[in-house]
Amino acid sequence: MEAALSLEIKICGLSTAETLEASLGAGADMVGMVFFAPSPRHVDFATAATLGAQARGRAQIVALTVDADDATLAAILDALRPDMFQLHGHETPARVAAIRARFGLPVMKALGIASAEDLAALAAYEGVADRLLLDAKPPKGAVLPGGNGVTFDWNLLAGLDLARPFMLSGGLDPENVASAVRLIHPPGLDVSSGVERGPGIKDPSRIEAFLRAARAAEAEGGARRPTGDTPAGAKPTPPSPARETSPS
Ligand SMILES: O=C(O)c1ccccc1NCC(=O)[C@H](O)[C@H](O)COP(=O)(O)O
Repeated sequence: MEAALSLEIKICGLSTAETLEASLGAGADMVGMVFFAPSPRHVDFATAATLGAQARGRAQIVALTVDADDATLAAILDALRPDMFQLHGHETPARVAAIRARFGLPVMKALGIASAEDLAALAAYEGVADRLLLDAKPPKGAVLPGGNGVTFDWNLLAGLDLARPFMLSGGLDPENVASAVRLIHPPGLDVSSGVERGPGIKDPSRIEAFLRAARAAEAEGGARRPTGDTPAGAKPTPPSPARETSPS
């Protein structure tokens, strides 16, 4: 019998019904909505409510926030009813734990990776976050802390052994995703600008191409099953303790 495929793929920064439908139809496991006003992908609460209703039960719904306070998180929870929060700011491990405890939702913490030293920071978050999202650091002077279409040296993750599932992120696109899957064998992938035709404008054909290329690489044996996963909608269990060239 063929092994079930398990690579989790998240399309982030969706803001229209059409591109959300393209993502769901092409088999995205997670769909992300950005709540960060300076972003071209920012969604208001009314739009979020509509998109949430469209996606519910078809993929995990992820609400991306940046150093949001509790009142903002509560308002997002009300409007979107996400399955998970993605924290993409400077949230400390204590803040991650507090959000998780207060809102009863799984939390994915995004961390920027540029050097081997950055990997040391992962340990502090492994015990408090349900998942980690390993992203490129923003370029100097960037307005956005993520969604910048830049890669980092994927080789830094060779041999990485985390207690929590992680998503590889940063500068992925339909052209380079198979190489990333073959090299890193990540449990999950996250993409935003690589499936756009312009800032904040998702392209259904690139979304489909991304999912197709990632799944094909996975089928060749390039991905591994997530560990310690939290199912969609489930109350979280306490965790144990500017596009660049593809890295070689
Ligand atoms: O996408 C945004 O606009 C954004 C704004 C503020 C914080 C994070 C943001 N995106 C983070 C993501 O989850 C992206 O998918 C991730 O950084 C990868 O982005 P990309 O390199 O564009 O694929």
